[in-house]
Amino acid sequence: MSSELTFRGHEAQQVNDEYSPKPNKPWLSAIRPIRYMLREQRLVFVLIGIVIATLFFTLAPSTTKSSSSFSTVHYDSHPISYFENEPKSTPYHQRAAAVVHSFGKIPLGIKRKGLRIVVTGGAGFVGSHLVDRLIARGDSVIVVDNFFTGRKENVMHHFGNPQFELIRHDVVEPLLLEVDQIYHLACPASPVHYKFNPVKTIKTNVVGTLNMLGLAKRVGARFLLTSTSEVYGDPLQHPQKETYWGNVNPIGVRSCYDEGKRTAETLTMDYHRGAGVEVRIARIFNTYGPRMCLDDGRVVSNFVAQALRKEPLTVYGDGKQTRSFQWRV
Ligand SMILES: O=c1ccn([C@@H]2O[C@H](COP(=O)(O)OP(=O)(O)O[C@H]3OC[C@@H](O)[C@H](O)[C@H]3O)[C@@H](O)[C@H]2O)c(=O)[nH]1
Repeated sequence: MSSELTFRGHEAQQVNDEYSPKPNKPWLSAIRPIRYMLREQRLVFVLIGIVIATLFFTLAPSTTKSSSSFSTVHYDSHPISYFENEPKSTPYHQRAAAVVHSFGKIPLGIKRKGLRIVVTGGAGFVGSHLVDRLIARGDSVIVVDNFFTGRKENVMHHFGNPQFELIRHDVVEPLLLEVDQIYHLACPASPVHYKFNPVKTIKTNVVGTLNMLGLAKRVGARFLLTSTSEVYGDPLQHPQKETYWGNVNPIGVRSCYDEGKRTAETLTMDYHRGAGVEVRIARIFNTYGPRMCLDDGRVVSNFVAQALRKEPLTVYGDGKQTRSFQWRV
């Protein structure tokens, strides 16, 4: 038996290494995730997840709303109550942010829009009580005072409140502020004080009122002048009606105040008639109450101070004078 080596190299070998890609099926890649979703009710779970997330994001903010320390319902009556449940150390800008945050949640129409108000003489006895009321009802107040008879202590409890600003300024000098309303109270009211520098008193009433009326006209603000029962002078009618024009001595020791306030009233009405400024005039009678200076010089504080010191009460003249008194808080 012979063995035979046979060369088979020349034989064509069956070569099968040619690349043959699978036929392209684009619809298959699109259908694959759908088939995946449909398998084992995955789609149902996805839908349930979407519903739960939607419910959470819809309801979660309103839950936070009612559980926060937010007492915006007190906004009109007591804005400070926003911060009642907050630690006292919370910086004001953070508390202010809380207020802004809270405001966004009040349905439109419920909240009263706060006004920007300037109160001249706002650090005084009457002015500071007015400032308290305005801030309590939600307005932003700028107090302008030269501290001749006003005192910082009367408004110190508002320091740090973003609704409150204090400017040391004499209304005899012009001032430009963007405000909605002007309450013009700046002027010493006690006879002792306004007689101290009569020229300054009449200047305050005339030039000061002119400046504030000019401001009211310029910015379109409503203007209130606090006038006085003294515009009736030594009245011949009792009690005095608003229609009564008074009986005023133009050259007496009280004239700086009486005539000053009468001129202030005249200017107020002329700005109203001539420039269309919306105005109010309040003729305030003899006031007394908390924050009145002990050395105010008016009859009530004099009598109280004398009684406390167990001194005799000083009655000027024949003691037959009559006055209308107003308790101011
Ligand atoms: O110690 C006193 C102080 C005052 N009086 C008398 O009490 C009366 C009231 O005097 P006041 O000093 O309290 O002040 P008046 O009432 O004259 O004016 C005051 O009240 C009205 C406001 O409009 C004025 O702004 C304010 O000056 C006066 O007749 C005065 O002579 C006293 O008898 N004793």
